[in-house]
Amino acid sequence: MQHYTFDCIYLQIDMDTIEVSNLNRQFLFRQSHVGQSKAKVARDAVLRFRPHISITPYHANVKDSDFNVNFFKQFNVVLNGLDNLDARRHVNRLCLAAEVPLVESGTTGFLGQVTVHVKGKTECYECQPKPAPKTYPVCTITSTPSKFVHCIVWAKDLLFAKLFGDKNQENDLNVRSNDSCSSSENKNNVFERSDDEDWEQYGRRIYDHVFGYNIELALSDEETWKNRTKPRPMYSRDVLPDKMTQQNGNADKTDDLSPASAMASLGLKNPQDIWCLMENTRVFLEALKLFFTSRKKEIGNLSFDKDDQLAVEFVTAAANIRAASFNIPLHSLFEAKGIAGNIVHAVATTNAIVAGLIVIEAIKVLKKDGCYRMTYCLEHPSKKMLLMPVEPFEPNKSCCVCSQTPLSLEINTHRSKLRDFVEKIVKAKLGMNSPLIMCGLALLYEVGDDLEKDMIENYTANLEKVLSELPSPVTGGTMLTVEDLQQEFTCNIYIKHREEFDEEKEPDEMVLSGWTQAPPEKKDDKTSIGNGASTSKSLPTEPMYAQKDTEVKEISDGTASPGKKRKLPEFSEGCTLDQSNDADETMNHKKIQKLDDDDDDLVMLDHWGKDTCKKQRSQ
Ligand SMILES: Nc1ncnc2c1ncn2[C@@H]1O[C@H](COP(=O)(O)OP(=O)(O)OP(=O)(O)O)[C@@H](O)[C@H]1O
Ligand SMILES: [Zn+2]
Repeated sequence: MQHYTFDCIYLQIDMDTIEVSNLNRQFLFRQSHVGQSKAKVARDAVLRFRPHISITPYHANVKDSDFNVNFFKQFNVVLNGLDNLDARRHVNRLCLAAEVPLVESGTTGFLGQVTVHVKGKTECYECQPKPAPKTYPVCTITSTPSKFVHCIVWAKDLLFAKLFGDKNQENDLNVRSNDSCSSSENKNNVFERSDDEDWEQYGRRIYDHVFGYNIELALSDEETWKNRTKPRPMYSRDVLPDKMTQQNGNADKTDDLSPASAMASLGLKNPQDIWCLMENTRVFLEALKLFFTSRKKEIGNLSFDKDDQLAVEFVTAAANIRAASFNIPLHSLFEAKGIAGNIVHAVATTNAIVAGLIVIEAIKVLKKDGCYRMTYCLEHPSKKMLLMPVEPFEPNKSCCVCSQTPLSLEINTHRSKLRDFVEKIVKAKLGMNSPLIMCGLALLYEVGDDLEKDMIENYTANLEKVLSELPSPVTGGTMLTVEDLQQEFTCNIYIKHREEFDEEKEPDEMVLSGWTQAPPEKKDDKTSIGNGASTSKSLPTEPMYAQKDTEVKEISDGTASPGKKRKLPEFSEGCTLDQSNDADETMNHKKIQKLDDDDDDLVMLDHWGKDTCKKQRSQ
């Protein structure tokens, strides 16, 4: 985040240090900077070509309480280059409270966007509810996978979690782990290793249980397979008859100095190779053994991490064995890692384009130009354009952040605890960090450093109570007030009691509503842009250049999580930058010139220049 004024004082906040993987696109950093603070190195690099400006770097989390509304009030504009929704929402709220314009940005691979948010004039960053990360129905993951991603989700969220994560966490693999109707499954818990088993025997038993016995059990439900290809049960003795140690002399050696890797101990080198079923089986058994021998201390606390090589090896192998069983094509470790970690490889060009667009919008804010554009980088040209400027939307009147519209929450007030409400609604959905919850005048919950001991005990006890049994009972018809003092954000939530929820569609047993898409609005004769995230909304006017159904993915967390799709109604009109501040805005609107249709290269619009429009070619 940076601050820019014409007398050139910048502040930048970043909590990260420089990694090797940043160097391909974060041009201010060099190999020698790896490990150092991004904010500090960026400051030094900029000072080398602008020695007379003042820059204050903060190597800190932007959510720290020091960065409060008063801190934000110093600035003329805030530029966001964050990679997660949480921090973005936080900055949005502080900018609204401090009434400072926000230039927000994001990239994912070839996609990118820059949007401008000015309180009262344009929508805020949260006017459009952000999409939840893609989830899959439990039964698809546990019983009827049809894509490789289903096998990956099974391998990392169920099997990996079951073997190496918190044993007390509910896990759908529990369902069948206690079953004792198979000859090999007459123990209480098949996931427990018995004293007389070596690691390979244990690994093979897990293998046979999850890839063999569980599949046979699933096959017995004939109804499921009427219109589906039946999976094939897999047993390790059929795939790998010999003991690993006989085939692979060094399988028992673990080198404590180098991080454990099943690929390394099995001599598998290329992560882009697709392993055969036997190789996957060997990696599965070896990775399992390595976790229990060289990573013993972490067992019970592990969750899948894309940067943990052994975890990626285990998940790749397990997903591939399951894929083979369900007739789904196998994938390389490189591909599996990308899917499991939601990785979209960063493209330097996209980042550079987006950085340039951020500066252009920031200059407009500083000049009080008023002619802001949200610009989207498209993956495929639409009418030969890869950059699509759109006039900003008006604030969404039902946005609970900038319009403070009350929300309503359907919840079972006899079953859900205050803790569920705090975690799943207040923190996860509303993005509050330090919430305070009130029911009328009664304070039910509060977070803060200066709380008395008895208050903390009180609130902790409240967290474990169901809503209807709180000191001030929360039932159908109650209006709760939720507030975050740091963000200066208050939200009223109307409670509706509901008995039953759909397990698949509403697993949280809570439905928050009221924060809806704004209907399409017509803004004079100017570009009229529907605010709907729905891809099915019809558009009010014919596009000049963009196709009606052009879909734009808005990147909300800088990862590959699916972005919101919006239809672009049409190109917005261009405008000049060098207009006087108070000139009639509409006078300065110029139509973007039609671009040369014969030109197939990357086309960039310079729609602020006097020449109305230029185009540039990519190399
Ligand atoms: N709460 C926060 N406070 C301060 N900086 C943050 C916060 N959240 C994210 N950031 C910063 O946002 C930046 C996002 O940039 P980007 O995604 O390009 O870099 P990266 O995370 O280093 O890259 P990669 O995703 O490849 O590891 C990071 O430098 C990160 O430190
Ligand atoms: Zn809003």
